[in-house]
Amino acid sequence: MEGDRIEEVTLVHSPVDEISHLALDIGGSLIKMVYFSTSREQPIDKTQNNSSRDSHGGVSRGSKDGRLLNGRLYFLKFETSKINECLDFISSKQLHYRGHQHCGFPASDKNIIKATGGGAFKFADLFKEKLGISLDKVEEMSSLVSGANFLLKAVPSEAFTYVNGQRNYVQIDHNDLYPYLLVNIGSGVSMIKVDGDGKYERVSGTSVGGGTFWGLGKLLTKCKSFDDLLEMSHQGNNRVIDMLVGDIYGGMDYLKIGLSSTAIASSFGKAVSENRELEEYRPEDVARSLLRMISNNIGQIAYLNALRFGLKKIFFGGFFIRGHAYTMDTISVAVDFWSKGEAKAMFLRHEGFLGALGAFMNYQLVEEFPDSIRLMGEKTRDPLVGDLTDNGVIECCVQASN
Ligand SMILES: Nc1ncnc2c1ncn2[C@@H]1O[C@H](COP(=O)(O)OP(=O)(O)OP(=O)(O)O)[C@@H](O)[C@H]1O
Ligand SMILES: CC(C)(CO)[C@@H](O)C(=O)NCCC(=O)O
Repeated sequence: MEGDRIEEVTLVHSPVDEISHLALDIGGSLIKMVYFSTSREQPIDKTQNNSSRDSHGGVSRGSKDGRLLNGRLYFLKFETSKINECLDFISSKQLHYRGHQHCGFPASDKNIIKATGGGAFKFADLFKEKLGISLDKVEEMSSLVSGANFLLKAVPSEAFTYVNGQRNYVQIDHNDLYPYLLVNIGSGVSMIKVDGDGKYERVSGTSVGGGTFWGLGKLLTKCKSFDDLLEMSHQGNNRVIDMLVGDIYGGMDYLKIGLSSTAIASSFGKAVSENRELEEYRPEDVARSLLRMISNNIGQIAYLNALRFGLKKIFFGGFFIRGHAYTMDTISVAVDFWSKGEAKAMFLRHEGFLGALGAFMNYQLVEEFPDSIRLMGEKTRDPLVGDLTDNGVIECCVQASN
């Protein structure tokens, strides 16, 4: 577990915080958790002349559509294989009890929490037995889509391209967002054509995804954590193991079919002829080749699906990416190469939390106001550095109907 990180985040809590609306995305590798909390310690924004404290301390402002509440959205993750740590966390913070009737939200049933991902089925009995919690299941693809639509519409500077080591933030035109392809790279990969709010179709998928990178990487490099594997890949050189076009063509390009001498002709192909044992390769180089192989493959399949449906925008999410430069660069180059510059790979700052946010959005509080939660991380920090590739917390404003 990322226990130390979780403590960092939870220390931000004060004992008098009002917590409400916990949502979970229980995936094959990771459990993602999102919950909202208002804080009594929170300073009132004096510039808002119609502000007032609600009875629970969160700032609330009346509006003709409902109530605006300032607070924090907390984002945490746990390893699914250590689900007990997640259960202990919920139990120790009493996340399933606290604040359900508070914060000015419509009351939600005590001990029922929204949950998506396969684990909402697999672990339903465990949640019931250990915590007395019933999981209200939200369909996984629909959660990913509502999470992505919400982020793209409500969060400024959410999406960015990654070209030549440079992030370029994309202004989303709300009237020109659809259709797009959402590629969620979790343990496995889902590719979803999104045509509007609640309008989507899962058009493809591949089992060669984040779980493959982490699983093969663990076996081949003996590294102990995903972050170590990523760090290793950063230090490595894939040319040691990958067979390049130049290796086959005597150092020459094969421009007739658009391949430079440095293009990979065969991932891991050099390992065949060299007769070296695994131990004779640097783990860094192995990690690099592996990351390149998987990112390239996903980029290529994504492009083919975009082509299939004439989609120009491809958004990549899921915790495989982790804001990692080399991963994003490889995916971007693959999409650019195959589409001859026609399609664009874009990444999301809250990449890993689409499903959990989607499940959170499923609470009735946002039913009438689908775009009404505004994440305002920029109030407290530079939005351009405020990625959520790990646990984190962001200031936000929630509109609740009551
Ligand atoms: N700390 C971590 N521990 C394990 N995997 C991690 C970690 N950080 C990033 N990853 C990567 O993220 C992937 C899981 O991503 P994500 O949480 O989006 O999917 P998931 O919901 O678990 O999977 P699925 O949707 O297929 O059930 C892992 O397979 C791994 O590649
Ligand atoms: C099975 C899910 C949807 C579970 O999240 C995911 O792991 C996935 O999309 N896997 C790829 C399966 C396939 O389409 O081949």
